[in-house]
Order: sequence, then structure tokens, then C-alpha cells
Amino acid sequence: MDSGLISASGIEMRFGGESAGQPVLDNLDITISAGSFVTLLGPSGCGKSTLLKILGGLLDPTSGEVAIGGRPPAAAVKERQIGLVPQRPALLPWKTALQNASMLHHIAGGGGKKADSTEAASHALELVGLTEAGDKLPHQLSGGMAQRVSIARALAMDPAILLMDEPFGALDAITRDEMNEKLAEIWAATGKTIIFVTHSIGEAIFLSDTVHVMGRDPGRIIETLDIELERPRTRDVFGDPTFTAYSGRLRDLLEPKAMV
Ligand SMILES: Nc1ncnc2c1ncn2[C@@H]1O[C@H](COP(=O)(O)OP(=O)(O)OP(=O)(O)O)[C@@H](O)[C@H]1O
Repeated sequence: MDSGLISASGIEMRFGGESAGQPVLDNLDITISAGSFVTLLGPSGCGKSTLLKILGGLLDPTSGEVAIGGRPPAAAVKERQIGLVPQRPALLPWKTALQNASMLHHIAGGGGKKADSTEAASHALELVGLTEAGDKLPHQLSGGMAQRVSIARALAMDPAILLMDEPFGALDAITRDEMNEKLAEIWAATGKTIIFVTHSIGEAIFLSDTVHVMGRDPGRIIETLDIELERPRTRDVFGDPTFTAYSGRLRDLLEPKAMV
């Protein structure tokens, strides 16, 4: 079975254990095809990050079943099939972009051959378009470049599944558009399963094969929308009437808390 396939059923999550009040996620089912780009879109606090971590086997639900590649999530985590790109890049300030990108690979290899980690990181930096910046320190990088190093750090491990928790939320609008184009290219080039969390309707449509819209109290999926816009997509797609129609539909679902 393909290691990028994820299925989850009957997911319930309560922080504070079985007896705690309202669940954060309630009776949630989701299937994610291997190699697809899937977005979790919803208002603040609806449980997007929690669901992301559960789907990647980084958090155990209170009840329900998760399978990654048809196996228990712990197997995929152990085999380093899961990469995580957090909201903030969290780079080590005293290490260069290349050293930061190689860090997880090196640690995962038990501190094995440094040359292998450097090679994996160089390739990952090339994928994110940062070959030239490998010797720069984090303070010499723009916000977009730092986030690309963070993506490279995850890609260097060559995971089948990439979890991205609103990675571009802190970037300005122009850089964010550039990053979305770059990410779409990386996804097309690598064939990874990407699960992406965002508040942005435009970002969700631009990137995704499928958008899962979440509601809150309790967190659940209220609608699943397949995005049938041709690929590769460029910024021109924002003016496409089909894009506008998807946008209207998603806005209706998220109101009154809709965000652009
Ligand atoms: N470790 C935790 N312990 C207790 N409560 C938590 C924990 N993690 C998340 N929660 C709660 O679960 C709910 C969902 O949080 P989560 O971060 O998954 O939402 P989100 O949709 O990703 O929010 P945002 O868009 O603001 O990042 C929130 O009410 C949050 O306070």
C-alpha cells in the first residue's frame, strides 16, 4: 500500500482525557489519497492543527482509528515518513541555511555520516530554490527565505507525507503568493502527500486538490470541496471565474468568520 495514503475514522479528541468537556474534534472521518495536496481550512480554534498532528501520527486521538499506508501511524513516524513544517521556521541562529536544512537528517541518522546529510540538504535547498543562500545565517535571510529553509529541512528527510501548519501565515501577501507558487512546484516535482493548514480561502483554492472545510464547537469537517482547476496554476488563476465560484462557496461556508 502507498505510504502516502492516510485514512482516519471516528476521530474524537478531548484534551484533558476521556471525561473532559466538549471534544475539540468530534466523530471525524477523512481519507487522503497518496500524492494529493489537501488543505484543512477553518476558523481559529476549530482544531486544524490538532487534526493535522493526528493525521500525521504525531498526536494520538482520544478515540478513533488512523492508518498511514494501511499501517498504524507509529510505523510511519518511526520510518520517518512524516515531515512537519511549523508556523515559524525556528532555525538555529548560529547555523547556516545549509546546516539548518541538514540538521534533522543528521539527528535522524543518529549523527551518522555528515556528508550524506549535507547532500540531502543541498538537494532540498535546490528544490526550494535556495542553493545560492546555503552559507547565509538566519538573520541574513528574509522571512520567505527562512520559511523555505524550514521546508528544505523537512524535505531533506524525504518523507512521503508533509504536514504544513499555516507556514506562510506570517508573510506579506506578495511573498506569500510567491511561496504558494514555489510550493505547488515542489509538490509537483516530488509527488508527496501534503496536508496544509490555512485560514486563507485564496491560498486553499490555489494549492489544493481537495479542501476540507472545518467548523468549530466541536471541530468537524462541514464540507469537502474538490478543486478542479487545471495545473500548473499561476497567479492568473485568481481571475478565473471558476476560482471566484469556489471562493464564494468557501466564503459562504465560513461566514461569519470568513477570511480572505
Ligand atoms: N495541547 C493542548 N491542550 C489543551 N487544549 C489544546 C491543546 N492543543 C489545542 N488545544 C485546544 O484545542 C482547540 C483547537 O486548537 P487547534 O490549535 O487545533 O486549532 P486551530 O484550528 O489550528 O487554531 P488556529 O487556527 O488558531 O491555529 C483550541 O480550543 C485549543 O485551545
